[in-house]
Amino acid sequence: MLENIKKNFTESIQTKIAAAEALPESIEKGAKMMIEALIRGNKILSCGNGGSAGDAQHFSSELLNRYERNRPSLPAMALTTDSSTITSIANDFSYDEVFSKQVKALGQAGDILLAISTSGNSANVINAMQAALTRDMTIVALTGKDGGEMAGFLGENDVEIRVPSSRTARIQEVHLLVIHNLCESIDNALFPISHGD
Ligand SMILES: O=C(CO)[C@@H](O)[C@H](O)[C@H](O)[C@H](O)COP(=O)(O)O
Ligand SMILES: [Zn+2]
Repeated sequence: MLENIKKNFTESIQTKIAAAEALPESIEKGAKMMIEALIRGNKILSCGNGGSAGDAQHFSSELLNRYERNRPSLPAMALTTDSSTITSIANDFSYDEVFSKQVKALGQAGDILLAISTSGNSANVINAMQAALTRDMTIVALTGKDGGEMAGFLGENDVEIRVPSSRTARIQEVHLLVIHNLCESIDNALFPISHGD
């Protein structure tokens, strides 16, 4: 057991080293998209399943409340939290539509969808991306493995941030680092630290 635990730490560190080479430009593109959307008065919707649902909420809470320092609230909403909406859509229609129906109702032109899936193959996340495109939103996709079907849905105004790993847990560990980089970039751009802070 101890050997396996140590191996997981090593694997996670190595994945982050590989990601530090592969991802900064795409993270910067995603951050700029978000900063421009927030300056325009648009919002960011986020979604994902399982651990990625937690990541979607982690991101929205850091925009709505705070990341590392106090500043005005920013408009973001995780589509993973309203159990009445999610269970009724899954019950009456399909689990594949739990996010897309919310995007169709809440998404406005210029908004951003933060779509999170380690495999890139979660049907409800892919449907949310399709719904976002019909609303003239743009997409920041956090993926892993080979990008899955999600990779094929993205246009030049979107960005895919694909973690170079084939293991869901390792991919998720880097997704959280990506999310913190997005939050930090947004804060630094919109609320630069002034002298005396
Ligand atoms: O957190 C974990 C595994 O670390 C799981 O809950 C995992 O998120 C779930 O199996 C998801 O359904 C996987 O979906 P996806 O990342 O392929 O879109
Ligand atoms: Zn997990």
